[in-house]
Amino acid sequence: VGALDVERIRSDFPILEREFDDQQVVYLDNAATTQTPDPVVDAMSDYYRYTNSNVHRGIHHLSQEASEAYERAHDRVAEFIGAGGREEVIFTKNTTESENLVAYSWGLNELGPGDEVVLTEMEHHASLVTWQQIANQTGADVKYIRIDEDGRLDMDHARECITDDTAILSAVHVSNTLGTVNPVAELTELAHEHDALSFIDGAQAVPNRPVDVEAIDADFYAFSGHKMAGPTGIGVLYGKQHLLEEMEPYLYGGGMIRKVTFEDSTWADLPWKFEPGTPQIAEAVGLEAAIDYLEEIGMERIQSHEEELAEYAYERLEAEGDVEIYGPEPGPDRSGLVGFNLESVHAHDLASIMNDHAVAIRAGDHCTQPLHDKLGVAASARASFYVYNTREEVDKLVAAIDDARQLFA
Ligand SMILES: Cc1ncc(COP(=O)(O)O)c(CN[C@@H]2CONC2=O)c1O
Repeated sequence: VGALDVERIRSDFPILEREFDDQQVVYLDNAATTQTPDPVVDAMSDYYRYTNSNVHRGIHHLSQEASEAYERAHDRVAEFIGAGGREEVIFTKNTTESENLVAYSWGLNELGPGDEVVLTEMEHHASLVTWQQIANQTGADVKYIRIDEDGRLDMDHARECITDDTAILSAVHVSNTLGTVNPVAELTELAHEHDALSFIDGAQAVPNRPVDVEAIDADFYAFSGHKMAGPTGIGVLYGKQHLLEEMEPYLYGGGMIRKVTFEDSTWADLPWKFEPGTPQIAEAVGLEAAIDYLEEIGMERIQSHEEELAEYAYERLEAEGDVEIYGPEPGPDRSGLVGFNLESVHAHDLASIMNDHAVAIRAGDHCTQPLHDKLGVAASARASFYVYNTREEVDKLVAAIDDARQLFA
């Protein structure tokens, strides 16, 4: 697919010119949030400058324009992920809220004693805690598909876990801690063989690779704008239309109704039924601009770039001899991040020394505490890459690690 032009891309991100103690920042914390390119910032600024108005089609030009921009952003997202149309694209605050929407709107009404919710051991808290709590509230049981020593899902165990008692499977597409790419189409097929629903958490996948929700055949698919060069405050829940039609909203108010009387109310058409109140309009404009930006680069090109950086980082860290790397070896099963620990240095201390070198990585549990318990560590360090990162930045990461080793030797 050809290499992406990193230097030209970097010129769209002035934040990457920032210096701390005369050292240019090396931003390797993209799984936490990505940076925002000028075209996205400009699109949102221009919205506020020239189009700002409330939506739901007020009877004036500005409201018409704002409404069209907000509705069009749903169409753009549908096109980007291969959804059937705007009716299958709900705007939420983030991936976490997308998980909660289905857990409250579908889970509370459909789950009961005897039903099973199947998760994986590598789930982010957005999925794990949400479904764990809904199962507790409804008397349903939770089962976890095991991971093997390489951080891949044990698919034999998946076939054991997913049975006719399974009501829903909620699985992460790409682990934000291990980098593991899960076989989500195969998992979805397993769920469907047992008449169970499949909810795929795509927060670490949509920004980094082509995603076609209809090819995966997921019933629900969630992701966040801030992890894909877009703004915070906007996420997406994709849902198959027939399911969303059947689901009752769990957040009420204006904009999501059709008719209200003192006695009762009826609901608006999809997707508006699940979007109460004044929505995040500028963020929707920003999300559309982010999709345009990423697609101009090319999702296959982005995936290749990240996998090459992850492979280079993996090899350099492995060559250090005292770095434990979590997750699969470089290849199709590993996305653009590396989670690791340095034998002699706690992850938090390591990140602090990285920071002395203006190298921004994440250290902690990455909202996957049960996974860290399974790994036998309280915390891990994580370097995660995006379209503007370079091999030279990986070299700076490794040089800073060498410095940390000296300090703690
Ligand atoms: C796989 C995965 N699922 C869900 C979420 C939750 O997304 P929101 O916070 O947008 O709801 C994240 C966020 N990644 C986190 C955010 O900070 N560090 C991380 O690794 C994630 O990586």
